[in-house]
Amino acid sequence: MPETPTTDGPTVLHVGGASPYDVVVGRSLLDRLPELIGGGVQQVALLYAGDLEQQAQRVAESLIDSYDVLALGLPDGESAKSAAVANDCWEALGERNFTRSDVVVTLGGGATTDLGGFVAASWLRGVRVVHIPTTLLAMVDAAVGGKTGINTGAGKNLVGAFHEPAGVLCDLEFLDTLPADELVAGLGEVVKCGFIADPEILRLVEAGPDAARDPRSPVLRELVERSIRVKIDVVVADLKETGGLDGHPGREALNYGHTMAHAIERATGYAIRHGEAVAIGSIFVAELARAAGVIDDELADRHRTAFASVGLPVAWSGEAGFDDLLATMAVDKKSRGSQLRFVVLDELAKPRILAGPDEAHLRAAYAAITRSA
Ligand SMILES: NC(=O)c1ccc[n+]([C@@H]2O[C@H](COP(=O)([O-])OP(=O)(O)OC[C@H]3O[C@@H](n4cnc5c(N)ncnc54)[C@H](O)[C@@H]3O)[C@@H](O)[C@H]2O)c1
Ligand SMILES: O=C(O)C(=O)C[C@@H](O)[C@H](O)[C@H](O)COP(=O)(O)O
Ligand SMILES: [Zn+2]
Repeated sequence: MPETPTTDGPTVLHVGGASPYDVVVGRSLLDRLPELIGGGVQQVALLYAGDLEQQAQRVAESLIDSYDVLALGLPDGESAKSAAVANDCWEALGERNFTRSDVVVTLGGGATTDLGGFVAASWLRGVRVVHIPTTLLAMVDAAVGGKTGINTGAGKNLVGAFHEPAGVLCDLEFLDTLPADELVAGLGEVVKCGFIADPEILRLVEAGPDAARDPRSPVLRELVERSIRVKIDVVVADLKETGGLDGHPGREALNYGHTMAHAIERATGYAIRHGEAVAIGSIFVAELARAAGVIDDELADRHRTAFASVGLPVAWSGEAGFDDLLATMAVDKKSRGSQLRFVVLDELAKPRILAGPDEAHLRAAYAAITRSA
């Protein structure tokens, strides 16, 4: 399907590759869901964030005339991303004799799309899944690109699979009920996209932080579409994170700020929001790059101002201590053997890997993110 420009109507962003699909962005999009579910489907398993009972009811009602709908409410937020919850879903699918011609639909934030995507990836070794993200973060990031996963005691997203959706419906109307703090957390991934690939995102955020936080503003819609385009470009070039060309880290670029972010999330028992941790983690890698002489002061300082402009945290109170965080960072998927690897910027929108940084530089960067907390 050709890409259509931003208007009041829906924008269709096409994801190419071996299993192509569309990401539809707009308002009041539910009538497009059957088109993404596809033909020949008898059952739809609707896996939804338990908090979103009303929204789930609306989606179920839109499907009930055409499919047998199995609606499964999941625990709220990050607690859905566990082996126990995945097992509950597998048992429910088994009871219904859910076959390979049936489809999973997820409705919720990134925790729901990660868990639901993983259930779809693993059930019968893979059934179709359509994501309906309801948070800003899930729209711009989690629902697109096929990364799915759950957490283990050792850390975040350590079990999972690459399983691309059959379609993604980003209905901006869901953002009308999203608490302001959750919307701001989603901007953490948006600003990340600005640093790694699309500086126009930074310009828009810095010029209009209030518009960026307004779910009905054209600025937010442009930020959503630009961030999804960044993600699509990266995953089409390197779906399974095997590496990029000419020094570009490939899909690992999307992990900017995430090595420290995931360690902080685990240290807080997932009390901090992912997007907030990404803001702090991105400042950590900017400070690491500054300490290693990779980026200049202006670019390092811009990280603080850009994330702070929309109300994201730029420091951490540091209750876990550097050594604890370092131990968690060792199990990051970018690590190779005992060597830590971080995504840093050579310059704005030019990411690369910094492998095996000096411990003194890591400690300096940690001091910089805890200093002002
Ligand atoms: N797979 C990927 O590529 C990818 C990318 C980025 C993040 N993630 C994952 O996504 C998760 C974070 O996602 P998140 O920030 O969306 O958090 P979340 O899924 O935990 O949702 C945050 C909260 O918002 C509530 N909520 C959701 N939609 C709502 C709405 N429309 N109105 C009112 N409340 C609503 C949820 O019930 C929850 O309490 C993390 O686990 C992160 O690791 C995955
Ligand atoms: O899609 C990707 O690739 C990303 O890295 C996007 C991240 O924003 C996201 O948080 C992802 O879940 C992190 O993946 P992980 O492999 O570090 O667990
Ligand atoms: Zn992320």
